[in-house]
Amino acid sequence: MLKELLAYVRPHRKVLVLGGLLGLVGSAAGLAMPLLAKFVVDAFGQDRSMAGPLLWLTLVVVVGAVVAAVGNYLMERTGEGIVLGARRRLVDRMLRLKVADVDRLKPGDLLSRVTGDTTLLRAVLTNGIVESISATFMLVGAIVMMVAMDGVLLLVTLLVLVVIGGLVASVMPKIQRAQTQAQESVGEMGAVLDRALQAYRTVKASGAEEREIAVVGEAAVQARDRGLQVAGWTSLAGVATSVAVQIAFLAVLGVGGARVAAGTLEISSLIAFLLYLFYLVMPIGQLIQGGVQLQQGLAAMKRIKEIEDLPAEPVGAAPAGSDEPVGVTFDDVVFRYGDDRPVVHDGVSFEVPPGGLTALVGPSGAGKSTVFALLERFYEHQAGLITIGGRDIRDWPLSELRSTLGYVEQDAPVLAGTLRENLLFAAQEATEDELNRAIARTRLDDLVARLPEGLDTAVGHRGVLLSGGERQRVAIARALLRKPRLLLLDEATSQLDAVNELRLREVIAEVAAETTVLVIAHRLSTVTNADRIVVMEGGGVRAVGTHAELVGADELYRELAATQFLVS
Ligand SMILES: Nc1ncnc2c1ncn2[C@@H]1O[C@H](COP(=O)(O)OP(=O)(O)OP(=O)(O)O)[C@@H](O)[C@H]1O
Repeated sequence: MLKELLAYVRPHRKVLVLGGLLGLVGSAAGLAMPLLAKFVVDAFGQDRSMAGPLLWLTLVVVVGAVVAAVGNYLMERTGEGIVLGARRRLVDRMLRLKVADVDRLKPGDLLSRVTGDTTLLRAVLTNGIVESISATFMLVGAIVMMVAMDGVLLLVTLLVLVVIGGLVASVMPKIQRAQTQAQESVGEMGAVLDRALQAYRTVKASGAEEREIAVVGEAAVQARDRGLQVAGWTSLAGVATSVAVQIAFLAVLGVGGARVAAGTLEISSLIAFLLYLFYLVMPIGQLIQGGVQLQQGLAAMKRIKEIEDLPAEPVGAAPAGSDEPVGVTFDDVVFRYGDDRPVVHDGVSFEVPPGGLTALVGPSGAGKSTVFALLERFYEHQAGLITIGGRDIRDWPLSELRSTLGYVEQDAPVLAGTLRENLLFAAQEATEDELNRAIARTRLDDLVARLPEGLDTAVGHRGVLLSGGERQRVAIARALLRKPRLLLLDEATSQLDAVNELRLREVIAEVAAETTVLVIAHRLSTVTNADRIVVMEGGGVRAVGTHAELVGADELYRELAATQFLVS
């Protein structure tokens, strides 16, 4: 862990050393000031001109201040640089994670790792390190001076120091544990807040504001309590140190006094020794502070590493291949979402030839959306064979596989930004011509004409300024601009009005004339138009055929058609 922590500092070590040195020069200038002030006073007393000493004093003050300021700036700059590096690395990994891993994690907690935990690295890696090093120097320096003065007294002092060291060392793991928990609590608070904000309308409509406020408040209280634990242990370490120094003082006074009385020690040495003893207090305090900061840094590091150690997917721009439609086969596919989860696909087999419209239907929970998740390789199937274009999907390079597919989720997310950004999201290099064609095909031209700034109108957070039907068509246009060889369309279950439904049907039929379209259908209009329908139930495929065939041959389909498709 410590090594990982230092890895963040390595790129900045030169600036950090320079900043530390400048800080030392600043302090030295500060130390020189009393001496120069003495010269000024001397000059005053001896009736000499004060101009020279005053000039020197001014110069030292100004230079000292400037040097200290530059040193401080460099240190802060390094801190920002370290935080930037940590954030970049973490965000980079976060966006390359597997869908399966992200599904397990809480978005609010992930957010707090990028914003909060990276900030904590800053203190430990800049001030923490520099101050600990200078404190160590001071400590060693003082001890060396004490050795020179009296070995016996030093022995007494060291004995007490070892006791403090042991005490503080035993408290540090407790501080670290409490600190880790405190940071986890902050993450948990982010997660519950995120939950409330994501479902804001539902929270309002359910009159659940106060309950959610209480839940987030409780998480905040827990973060406070754990922060208090850290504060408690830290204070204990501080008190132990100061008591120990007092005891050392008394011990040295006792032993030293006896030795002075016996004539084996000069009284002036005893006084100097006692002064040095107090000189130890500051660096010890700084070291303890550095230790606490180190625990914070380690706890933050742990939370950052938890994400960075998750496997990343090889992502990136895929080569533009052919745009011929591809077929799909599922051959005895077995899949479950996790070892402790029920089997979702228990030997699913079906075949979709290239081109045309294929509808997946079946009761809720039959595993239809899961078919798409497997095709996109968001999850890996455990057994059986899935091919796209006759090639095992495990043999496709991931980015190439995904660039072959167009994917429209059920909730058809529209991202914050302009309409144009949303349309070009999956195909940055699409031309203006292609963009206009996609808009026309998805019947979005009316919308564009109506919007105050046309394509450059912002659509609001999660596209809230668009209607459900518009959002869906924006998502389809976005997928089409990718020129998919296979379009996966998870039809929204929300009701569309007659006009929107007609438009959607036309769009799907047009697209199916050019490419393979696999649609999870919730509407009769979609199924009756389909070239083939795959009926899924209870982890398998029950029947395949056209609407007319299935109505005659399959009982479940007849039932579904009679109820589900006609009513939704
Ligand atoms: N990410 C996931 N992690 C764990 N289980 C999941 C996940 N997604 C779906 N499931 C489970 O897998 C089963 C099949 O879900 P799937 O979404 O494929 O069904 P569906 O046929 O598309 O249903 P619907 O028509 O209601 O959307 C369900 O029991 C669901 O609880």
